[in-house]
Amino acid sequence: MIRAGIVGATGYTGVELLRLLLAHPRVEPAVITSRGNAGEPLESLFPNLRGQGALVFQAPDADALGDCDVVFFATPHGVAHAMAGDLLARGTRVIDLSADFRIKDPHLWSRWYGQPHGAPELLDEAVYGLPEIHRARITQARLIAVPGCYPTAVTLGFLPLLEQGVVDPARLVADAKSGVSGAGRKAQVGSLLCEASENFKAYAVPGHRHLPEILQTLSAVAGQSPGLTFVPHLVPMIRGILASLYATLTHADTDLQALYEARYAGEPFVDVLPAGGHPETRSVRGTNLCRLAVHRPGGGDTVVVLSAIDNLVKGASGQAVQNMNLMFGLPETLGLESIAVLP
Ligand SMILES: NC(=O)C1=CN([C@@H]2O[C@H](COP(=O)(O)OP(=O)(O)OC[C@H]3O[C@@H](n4cnc5c(N)ncnc54)[C@H](OP(=O)(O)O)[C@@H]3O)[C@@H](O)[C@H]2O)C=CC1
Ligand SMILES: CC(=O)N[C@@H](CCC(=O)OP(=O)(O)O)C(=O)O
Repeated sequence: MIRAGIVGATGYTGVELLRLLLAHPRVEPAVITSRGNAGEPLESLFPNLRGQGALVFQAPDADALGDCDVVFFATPHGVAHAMAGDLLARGTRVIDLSADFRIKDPHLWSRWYGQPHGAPELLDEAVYGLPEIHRARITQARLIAVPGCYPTAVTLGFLPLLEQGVVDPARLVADAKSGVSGAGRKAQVGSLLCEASENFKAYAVPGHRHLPEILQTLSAVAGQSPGLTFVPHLVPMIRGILASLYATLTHADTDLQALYEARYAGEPFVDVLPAGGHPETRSVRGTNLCRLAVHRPGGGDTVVVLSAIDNLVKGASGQAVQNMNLMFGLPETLGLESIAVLP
């Protein structure tokens, strides 16, 4: 069994990860951390997980975590910077759900995250954990940077168009909507019921920290720096992201449906809907799937791609487990076979 530790197991991505790992046939969740709830049994915070073993939250401790085969960080930015190096030196693999190792340029990271980069020496070996692009490297990695939730939805949506060079990379638009769990479980006014329900708003239009992350990946795919307008929105639901993506077709004879079906034919967690489809957030809720549909309204030169994920699963914890499976030589889908929850 793989002994796993989760730093930040009281947060939304942390407890979702724990839920997945408890059901995983090859993993034993061994250490779950909380600073404020150390000593509390798991079920006292999460009664849905009652009966799943005798786990007790403990303070993040390098010795206990260093006994694990793999440690996941489901923590705010900066925590993995401080602890990952020590764990790697002890032979523990690290899968970071935060943004600490996603951006390869430490100066760029500092500008967007407002703090110095705490572990630039680890950036070279960190692998961006999007299996649909980096599967071979993930299998060899010791340190994974799990992509952000918006970047997962947006990148998988644009990928086939940019790989094949059939759209103008200078004119991409991503109009993305997220549920409130994307902001995490920590107390903040914007996540209160009276603020977030019965409301729909855009935010961070001048610049969101996911923009440089998306551009880093799309630049490598397109072979040039794309022009992307990224507008995130908060919608009054708990889970899910729907990204509506727009691009201008430069190769009018492209069979877009065939392009998407061929690109994702072997991908267990990307589901291209039949022509004319409209993916919904509820059709991926609780699953590790990204569901895509590609349209060309009126047969014109605008391509519309719709991309739906569960931000807590394919956007974070499920993708982390997918990476772990690859790193440990397990079937990529192990423990991730769940079917969407309705409603
Ligand atoms: N929510 C989402 O949809 C997504 C989130 N992410 C990223 O994943 C990470 C976790 O997000 P999320 O679960 O939403 O966040 P939450 O706010 O829900 O949880 C954060 C967790 O981190 C712990 N924590 C906070 N500070 C520290 C610290 N200094 N040292 C150790 N543990 C700490 C908290 O536990 P305690 O206070 O009990 O110690 C808590 O369990 C973030 O980096 C986020 O950006 C990525 C993709 C999607
Ligand atoms: C709805 C909401 O607030 N979403 C968050 C993004 C999710 C997240 O946690 O960001 P990382 O993927 O970088 O870790 C935000 O816009 O800041």
